[in-house]
Amino acid sequence: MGLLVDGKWLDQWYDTEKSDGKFVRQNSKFRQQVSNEPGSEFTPESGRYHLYVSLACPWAHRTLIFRKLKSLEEHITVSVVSPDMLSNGWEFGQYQGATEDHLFGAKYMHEIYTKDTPDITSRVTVPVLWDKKTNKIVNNESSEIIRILNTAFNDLTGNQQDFYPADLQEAIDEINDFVYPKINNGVYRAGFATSKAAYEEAVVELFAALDVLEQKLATQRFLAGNVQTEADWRLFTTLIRFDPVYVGHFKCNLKRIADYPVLSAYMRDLYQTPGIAETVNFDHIKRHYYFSHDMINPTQIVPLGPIMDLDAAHNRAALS
Ligand SMILES: N[C@@H](CCC(=O)N[C@@H](CS)C(=O)NCC(=O)O)C(=O)O
Repeated sequence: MGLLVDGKWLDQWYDTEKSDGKFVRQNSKFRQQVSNEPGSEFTPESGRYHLYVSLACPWAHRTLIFRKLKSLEEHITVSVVSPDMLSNGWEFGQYQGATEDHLFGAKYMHEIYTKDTPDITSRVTVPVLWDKKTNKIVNNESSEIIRILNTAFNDLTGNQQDFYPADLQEAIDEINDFVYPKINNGVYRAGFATSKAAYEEAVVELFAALDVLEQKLATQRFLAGNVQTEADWRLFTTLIRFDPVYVGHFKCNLKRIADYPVLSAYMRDLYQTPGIAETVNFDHIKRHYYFSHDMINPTQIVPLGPIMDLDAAHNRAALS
């Protein structure tokens, strides 16, 4: 684990000393759009863009889900890093389910960042949306990449399904503003905390937020009402990792998702959406966290469980 400083890789863990033991996530650097607007550098074209992802990472997982839901598989290619993120950061390799770097044969993900900017100072995160035409990173912020995938390529694919429809945008933004800090990033705030106070604050907020959603989803099928939106998929990638990883590894253990009947069924409903199960790789998910964060789990032993039946009936169709 480390970062690039002036284009050189430095192996160092997050600095929580300056923030009373709190994990503070840094903002993503590349924030450009793909669009047909006049003057746009990045226009929607089949085969032009490439996604760099980890199957373990909840943020990257969002982009794989949108690639699937928006029929983009034949238009946007993908390279998958190994789940082991050690002293060289993300790397390509032999691990089952990972791939080589299909574009350059790079060994490490940090080489992709320095290809864009040789003297870059940045964390090296996934996902990355790469432009093969200009050899530039378009965007490395998952919440923006999924919006790009949601609309930019509609004319190419004919898939008009809208996960951020105009009439629900305000509601979706409000849900995201609740779910991101308390749940998506909340599990990391708990797991990467290096003080008891920072850990406890994050865990209490996390479970209070899950309790709120358990109530809300008892009477409606999805977060913004009766249609699936991006808010559901942003929550899903955290929920699906919760019992296998966050309960144990990140000490988010007041309850499991399995102890929330509504959230469990909601998670299965999303999981059973056509195409989604194949984007979920529990081997990469468990291996990444338990093996890579050796300051949290020095033995690097990956637990065997939990046993989950994600194909069980969700009985939520009647809510819509
Ligand atoms: N805000 C970014 C966060 C991406 C992110 O933090 N990804 C993690 C993997 S789960 C990563 O690559 N971490 C490496 C690091 O922080 O050095 C997004 O949503 O795309």
